[in-house]
This record gives sequence, structure tokens and C-alpha cells, in this order.
Amino acid sequence: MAEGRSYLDSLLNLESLRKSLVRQEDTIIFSLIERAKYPINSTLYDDDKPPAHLSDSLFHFLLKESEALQAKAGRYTSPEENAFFPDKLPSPLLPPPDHTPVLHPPGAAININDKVLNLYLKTLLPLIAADGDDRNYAATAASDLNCLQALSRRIHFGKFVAEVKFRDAPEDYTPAIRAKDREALMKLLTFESVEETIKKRVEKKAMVFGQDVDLNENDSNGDYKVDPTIVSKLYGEWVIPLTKSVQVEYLLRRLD
Ligand SMILES: C=C(O[C@@H]1C=C(C(=O)O)C=C[C@H]1O)C(=O)O
Repeated sequence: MAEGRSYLDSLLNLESLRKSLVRQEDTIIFSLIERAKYPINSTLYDDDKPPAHLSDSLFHFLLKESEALQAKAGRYTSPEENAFFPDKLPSPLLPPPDHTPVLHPPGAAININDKVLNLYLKTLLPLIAADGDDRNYAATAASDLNCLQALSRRIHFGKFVAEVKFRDAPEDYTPAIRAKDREALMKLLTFESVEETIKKRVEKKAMVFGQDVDLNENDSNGDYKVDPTIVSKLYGEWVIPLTKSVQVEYLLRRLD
């Protein structure tokens, strides 16, 4: 138990949280590369024409059932994890770990996965997957789940970042929180140079991770498994703004 506390305490500074965000980039980019192996496979997502015996799409079914299974194994006892279908999840079979909560409870409950799911299905998928249908639905949905969980974890990590920023400078954040001034909070928590570095680094990682490795050639042929500019755009237009919006929402609840 003391061990658990010191582990969480060691995570609680901006530098180590940022290191974790950098590491999460690898997971996100590899999961996108995996999903890009399959064509778009629209039939998988079609809620209007579900397969026999199902009331929703096969994708919906797989996501919900996977979350139910993972909930039993305790996935959602972790404050880093947020379910896409949090209603009526089964209870964990084991007692939750005995950690002192790091997050302030009203903010810990924030879940914007409806936005994450919508963004993923409507905007990101058409950008990374080729047109077509190879009927490889179960494998496609499994790789969707990996992408969604990695993106969701990254975006909701904003709660930890906000908690640390608040603890580091409560005197700066408190007036804006009391005034419910979203704009002022956004300004306080934004570090533009950090964001610029991230956008450049994820583009470079997508180049490095997404090329074929050929022992006979030194240079890549310029073919990447996921377009690096799309990864940079994903971060610049969606991942970073959503992480910041989680931070603002968290801070607004920080004094409740
Ligand atoms: C996450 C942070 O807060 C903001 C959001 C960032 C992001 O989502 O990557 C980066 C810098 C900040 O503008 C941070 O300060 O590290």
C-alpha cells in the first residue's frame, strides 16, 4: 500500500507526466499503423443493418462486450481508463488496488469518450484506412479498440496534467476557477512550444515507425504505413485540443 502511494506520487510532476505522454505517442502511432492494414470495412460499423441476432453493429457489439470483459478484470478501477460504454458495466471480480486517489473526484468522473468515438469513426478512420471491404471484421474491430483505448487514455490524461498544474500553482488557477473563466484557464494551462514539439515529433515517429525496413537499402522509399502529416494533424487538431478541454473541465471542478 505504501508502495502504491509512492508510485503514484512519483508520477505526480509535470515532467514525468509529459514523459508518459511521449511514450503514449508510440502506442497511438503503432495502433494506427495496425488499423491501416485493413480497409475501411464500413459494414462492420453499420448500426442500421446489424448482423442477425444483434441489435447494433458488430463493431458496437465487440466494443461493448470487450469492455464488459475488461471491466470484470478490473480495467476501469484505474483512474487512467475510461470506458466508451460506461453504463451497466459489470463489477470487477477482484478488489480494486488500495491506492490513495490522485484525482479530485468530481473531475475524475469526466468522460468525453463519446467525442473520441465520433472523431475516430467519422474523421480519423476515413483518413487512415483505404476504401474497400475485406470482411476481416473481427480483426479490424480489435485494432479499432486498441486505437480507441490509446487515444482515450491520452486525452483523459489531461486530468492528471491539470491536477499537477493546479497543485503547482493554486494561486494562479483559483481565481479563474471561481470565475468559471474557461478562456483564462485555457491560457494558463497552454504551453505552445510544447505543443509544437509534439506535432513535429509525432510526424517524425510516424515516418520512422511506418516505413519498411530493408537490409539492402539505406533510404526509405517514401511509403509510410500511415501518412505522417495525418498523424501530426490528428494531434494538432484533435488530440491536443481534446486533452486541453479535459484539463479545463477538470479544473472547473477542482474546487467543488
Ligand atoms: C499536456 C499539457 O498541456 C497542454 C496540452 C498539451 C498536449 O495535449 O500535448 C501540450 C501542452 C499544453 O499546451 C502539458 O502542458 O504538457
